[in-house]
Amino acid sequence: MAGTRFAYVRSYEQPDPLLPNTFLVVRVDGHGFHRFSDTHGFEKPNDMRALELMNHAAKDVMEAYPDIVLAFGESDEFSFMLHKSCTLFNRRHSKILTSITSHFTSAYVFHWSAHFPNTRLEYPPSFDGRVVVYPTEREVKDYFAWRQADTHINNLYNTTFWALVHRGGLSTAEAHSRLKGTVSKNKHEILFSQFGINYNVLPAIYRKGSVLLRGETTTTPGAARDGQEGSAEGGMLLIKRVKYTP
Ligand SMILES: Nc1nc2c(ncn2[C@@H]2O[C@H](COP(=O)(O)OP(=O)(O)OP(=O)(O)O)[C@@H](O)[C@H]2O)c(=O)[nH]1
Ligand SMILES: [Mg+2]
Repeated sequence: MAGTRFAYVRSYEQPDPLLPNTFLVVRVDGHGFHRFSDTHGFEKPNDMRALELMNHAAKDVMEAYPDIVLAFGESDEFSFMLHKSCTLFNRRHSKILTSITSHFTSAYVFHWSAHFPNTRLEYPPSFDGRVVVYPTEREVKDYFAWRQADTHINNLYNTTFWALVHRGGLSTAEAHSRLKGTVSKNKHEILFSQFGINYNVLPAIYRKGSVLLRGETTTTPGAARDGQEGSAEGGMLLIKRVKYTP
């Protein structure tokens, strides 16, 4: 193409480098997963198969991109942190974002049948993605703390909501209004006094999300459910709490 009269169009492609020497966080999020989870019969409020499929896709992404040192997942989202000095694709924004989002999506589809052996994939799921650039460790730690706080808030709400519906016989509208204006303590009380559920002993993967760390010490992916440590191949760590050592 070079040298033709058409070649000038190339100059319309703009460079899009991400700021050097900053932490990069790529977050992918399932597109329309409210519908997707309904169509595919995900259990409410948490479907272990779906969470493990997300973790599996994230592990594949980490194996494909060694610059990712930490990942955190909950619900239909996963955040990947690339280290500060990463030079992947010369730090081109669109290249990094689309490659990771695309790899995650195809890995999700690729491993679908291993996690949902009896559920046909009805249509192609997709994920959106964004890159956020953080200048210091403080923002990065706060970022992951924010996502984990979100996991906790959503899970406590959803667990109480579905207990009221499934076990308390309330309609979804009634459960909504029962929970309106309640704080965390009230939800713990409803769960315990009405349904005998001690929220704090529910699987950690539901309450705190999944963490994958690149490192020597590892725990088995399933261990996040009961917080036990063990060893696994692949150099991946799944723990119940965000631990980040720069
Ligand atoms: N039943 C069930 N649903 C889940 C589970 N994990 C995620 N979901 C669904 O996925 C949704 C994720 O939230 P959002 O990302 O805000 O909703 P979304 O429909 O994907 O919308 P967009 O991300 O804006 O496209 C939840 O609201 C649930 O409906 C699960 O384990 N069980
Ligand atoms: Mg979503």
